[in-house]
Amino acid sequence: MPGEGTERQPRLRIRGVWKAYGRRHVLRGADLDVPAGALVGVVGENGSGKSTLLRIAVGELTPDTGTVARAGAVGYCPQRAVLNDSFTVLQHLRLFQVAYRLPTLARAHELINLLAFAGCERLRPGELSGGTRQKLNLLLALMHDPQLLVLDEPYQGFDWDTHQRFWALAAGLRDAGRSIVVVSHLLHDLHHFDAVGHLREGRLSFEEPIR
Ligand SMILES: Nc1ncnc2c1ncn2[C@@H]1O[C@H](COP(=O)(O)OP(=O)(O)OP(=O)(O)O)[C@@H](O)[C@H]1O
Repeated sequence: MPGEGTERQPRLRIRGVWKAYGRRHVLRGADLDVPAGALVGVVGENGSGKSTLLRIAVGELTPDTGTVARAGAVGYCPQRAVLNDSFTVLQHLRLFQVAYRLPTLARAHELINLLAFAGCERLRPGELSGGTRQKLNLLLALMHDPQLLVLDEPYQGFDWDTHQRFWALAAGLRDAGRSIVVVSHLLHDLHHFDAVGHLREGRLSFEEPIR
């Protein structure tokens, strides 16, 4: 299991989590450790329970049994962007600035430049392309520089250049000690991870421990 046998304390520890929707048992004893300074991938077939696991990881869903322990601030990028079309991009940033109690939007502006997303501040989500909406979704998860990042297919709709920028950003955050877990579908992205957990029959298995 990743994290065991290392000195790094996990920022996220999931133990023995079970979750059913009605009679459908999606998670059946899933375990996951994400230590500081680790970039961990979660892969699996459609419907294998990846989003369910991440929603449980951030506390949006309650497991039927099992435990979840988190340390530090959490940034969650859900699979489907939760944006409000009454607000412009800038108003979203202001809203989250208040929620996160940030003195400035300095980090948000850095991320806007990093994700090549400048010039959209006065637009509403409905006026943005799908990829640009996703950039906003990701930015809202990262703008408070959380210690634990939980990202559910964060690069859906990104063009190749932005896709590469995302991975450079993730690697930089990992190297700065953040803990990152990413749901991915893309085989050519697996080499970015320190460890890849395969979700099969409701359990996560790691072929190799975290590097
Ligand atoms: N709120 C819900 N109510 C009932 N069933 C649900 C609910 N959410 C998810 N499911 C079911 O649980 C299973 C796992 O869903 P989940 O979204 O976690 O899978 P996933 O691995 O993230 O899928 P994908 O790769 O398609 O995003 C699916 O069969 C799904 O239909």
